[in-house]
Formats: sequence, structure tokens, C-alpha cells
Amino acid sequence: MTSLDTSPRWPRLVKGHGTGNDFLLLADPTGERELAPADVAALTDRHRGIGADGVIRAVRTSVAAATEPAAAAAGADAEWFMDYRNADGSVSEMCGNGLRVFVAFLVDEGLAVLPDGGHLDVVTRAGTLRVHRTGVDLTADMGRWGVPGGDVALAAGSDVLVTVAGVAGQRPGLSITMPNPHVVIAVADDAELAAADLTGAPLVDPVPAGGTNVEIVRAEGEVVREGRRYGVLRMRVHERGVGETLSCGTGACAAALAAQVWAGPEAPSDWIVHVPGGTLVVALGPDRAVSLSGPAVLVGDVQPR
Ligand SMILES: N[C@@H](CCC[C@H](N)C(=O)O)C(=O)O
Repeated sequence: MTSLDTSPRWPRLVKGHGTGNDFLLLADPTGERELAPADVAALTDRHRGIGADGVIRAVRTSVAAATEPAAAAAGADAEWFMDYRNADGSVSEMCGNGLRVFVAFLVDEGLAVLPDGGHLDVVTRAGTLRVHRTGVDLTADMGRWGVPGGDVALAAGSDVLVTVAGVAGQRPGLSITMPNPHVVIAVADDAELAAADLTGAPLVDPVPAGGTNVEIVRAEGEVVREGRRYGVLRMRVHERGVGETLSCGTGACAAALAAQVWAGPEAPSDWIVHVPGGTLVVALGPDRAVSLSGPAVLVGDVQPR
């Protein structure tokens, strides 16, 4: 974005969101638009730029293979590589909401076809992930969860202590990889959830080497829908490289897993996660498999200068 030079510097972008987690999407099939961190930060700035939680670039997997190990490993599995960047320009392994919005973008741009009942494979830094379409809903196979502290931390229910401004004391947190890093803590009620001040990053002890996303969850019991039992959570999130966002898909998956661990062996496998920007549904399957369902909305075209 320039002040005097009026020639367009950026190609057309598309603004989209998934439960309020918003992105600027860019088609770059031949990989000519490297995303410099400073450019991403300028574009996503909500006052001086267009504004978004992140930027997502669509590059042909065959082109991305030159620089991205996951794309090189994917071979001809999937045509498109999702290059996700946080608002500060940093790279993340995965973005759950971004993956659905990315698929909606590819279809809308005529770069992919996804009929109702069909699926589309996308290469991400977390490997090749499959997105299914049922009507207007998209469900992503998110790969497998992990626990950096190993299953000992999982059995103990926590491996770190977390301090959040506005929330009294230090809270035990559980570190989960999805495969991007998350730490989940629980609060007792809606008042505590609302009191959390996420204008700054929560303090995690010990400090995770590559930084982390932090989810604060409040358990709201269970519901049965169409014969299926769901645990219900309310969640807020502070995202690494962004700040507080209205939603985080990988974070919702991590929150569901932590809630399942904390609730014990009788806990449900399916979870409804209410976030400030809407509602996501998480299914925790066998062999650590996770799937995430939610909306993907394309808002409009943007032509930055
Ligand atoms: N909002 C995303 C996660 C984006 C990446 C994250 N901030 C990180 O750095 O790991 C989601 O929907 O999963």
C-alpha cells in the first residue's frame, strides 16, 4: 500500500471468514508473490491496512514443493498448497478455520470443484488434509493431535501454569499440538471467562519455545442432538502471532480434547464449541484423529493499492 504511487501493487484479494476468524486470500498458482512478513503485517493492520487475522496464499503444490517440505512430500496428491500466515507475518503449521475458507475460495475462484457430498484434498504444512462438503457445511479432517509433554502430561491433565490478566491466580494448562501449539486452561463460569483480559498474551510457565496459542474454556454440560451426545464448551482464544480472535479452529479441537481428558472416561467424543464469532463442532475419533465442522464465508473482493 503506497500513498503517492497509485499503481496497484497487490493483485485482487478476497476477504473471508470462518466464525469471525478472518483472512485475506490470494491466488498465486505459479508462486510469484512471496509474502514478506512486513507486507502481511501491513495488509492485516486493522487501522492502516485492510485488516484480517491472517493471509492465505493458494499456490500449486508442484510449485510450493521447491520450498515447502509438506508440498514436496505430497507429490501429486493434491493440487493446492495452503500458505497460511498470521497477522504479524509469522508462519503457522495449520489454521483450522482458514482451511475451510481456503476451500471455499478455491471453489469460488474456479480453481477447484467440490460437489455436494464430495471432498477436496489440500496440502498444508501439517500434511495433506481432506475437506468434505455436506450442503453448505464443510468438515475438515484435521490430522492427529499430539501432546508435547507426552502421555504423562495427558494423564496428569496439565503440564504448564498459565497466568491470564483478569483471572485470579495461576491455572494449570494442558499443552496440545494440532499440530500447531495450544495450551488450554479451564475457568469456572461465564464471569471468569468474560473477565479474562486478552489484550496481551497470557504468560505460560515454562515458556513454550516456539510460542503458543492459549484457549480459555468453560464447560457447559452436555446436549443430545439427533441421538448424538455432545459436550458443550464456551471458549475464548489468544492466538500466537495475532492476539485475541473471534475464533480458532485448531484451538477448538485442542479445547475439546482437553475438556474430554478433564471430564474422564465417560466424556463424549463430540463437542460443540461456542466461540465469540459463532459455533464449531469437533469430533474426536479413534487413533487421535480429529475433525472440525463449521462455516466458511466469502465476504468480498479487495484491491489493495
Ligand atoms: N486461527 C487458526 C490458527 C492460526 C495459527 C495460529 N495463530 C498459530 O500461530 O498457530 C485456526 O483456526 O486454527
